[in-house]
Amino acid sequence: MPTDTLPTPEQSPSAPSGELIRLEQVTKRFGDHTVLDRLDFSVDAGRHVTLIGPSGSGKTTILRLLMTLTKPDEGTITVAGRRLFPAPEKQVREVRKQIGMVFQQFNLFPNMSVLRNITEAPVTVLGMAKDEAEERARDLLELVGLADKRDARPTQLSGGQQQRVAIARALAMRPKVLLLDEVTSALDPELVAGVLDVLRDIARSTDITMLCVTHEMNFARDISDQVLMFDSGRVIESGPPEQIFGEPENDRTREFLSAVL
Ligand SMILES: Nc1ncnc2c1ncn2[C@@H]1O[C@H](COP(=O)(O)OP(=O)(O)OP(=O)(O)O)[C@@H](O)[C@H]1O
Repeated sequence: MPTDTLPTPEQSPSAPSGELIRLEQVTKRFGDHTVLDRLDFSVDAGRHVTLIGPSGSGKTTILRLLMTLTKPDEGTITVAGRRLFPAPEKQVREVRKQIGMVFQQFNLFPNMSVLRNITEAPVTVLGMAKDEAEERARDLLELVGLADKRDARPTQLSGGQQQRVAIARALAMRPKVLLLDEVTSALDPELVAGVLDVLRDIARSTDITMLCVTHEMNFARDISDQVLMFDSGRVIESGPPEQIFGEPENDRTREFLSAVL
């Protein structure tokens, strides 16, 4: 599997070996509904962290804050030692380039070929030469098992294939952090395994820091170094997957897991 197009410690010499993401006292409200309540948490570089918890507990909101799709009401967010919030617009754009996201609904550009979907941002945002972007896109398509689909339009692909293109598109920006928001929820059950296999490969073969929101508990158990259990906008328990799934300490975690497993 070609991993040369993916970030390696050599290619990202500034990647810290310690903490990569830090949220401090982050509060997010929608109207009078407090979704995140003075949330503190951090993720070390290269770790694979999964957020689990009941629907509406604020998991997706955390990914959207990191992607700057929404802003906190209070608190600070830091990525690789630089402020993402609060920060001047120019700095936000710089810091934000280090973060890639894959959404539940693949959000591919329908009017562009698969290859162009992957090359568009590296060329327009990073200023990469078109030839180089295309070469990297071809390698990434091989990585996600879709080398033969580069000229197809998204509508000609299955949901699972579209999601694998979306993963390749996020990786094309060489992010330090990959945010995965319930990436298999919109897929027919028979297409889930192929997408999860690709993500397992990426987790195993790269040093990308992953932050996943998932309802696939087996996947969470497989790829995570750390699982954070959320409830009502706060982390109520965290630990390695063996502990959270095997010997949860918190009653809410136990109730949640017995309902979903
Ligand atoms: N743009 C918005 N406007 C108003 N309320 C919102 C908005 N986005 C999210 N919320 C509310 O914030 C709460 C947390 O939403 P979020 O999507 O983060 O939860 P979640 O834990 O990811 O849930 P799920 O597992 O169902 O995806 C929910 O009650 C949701 O309705």
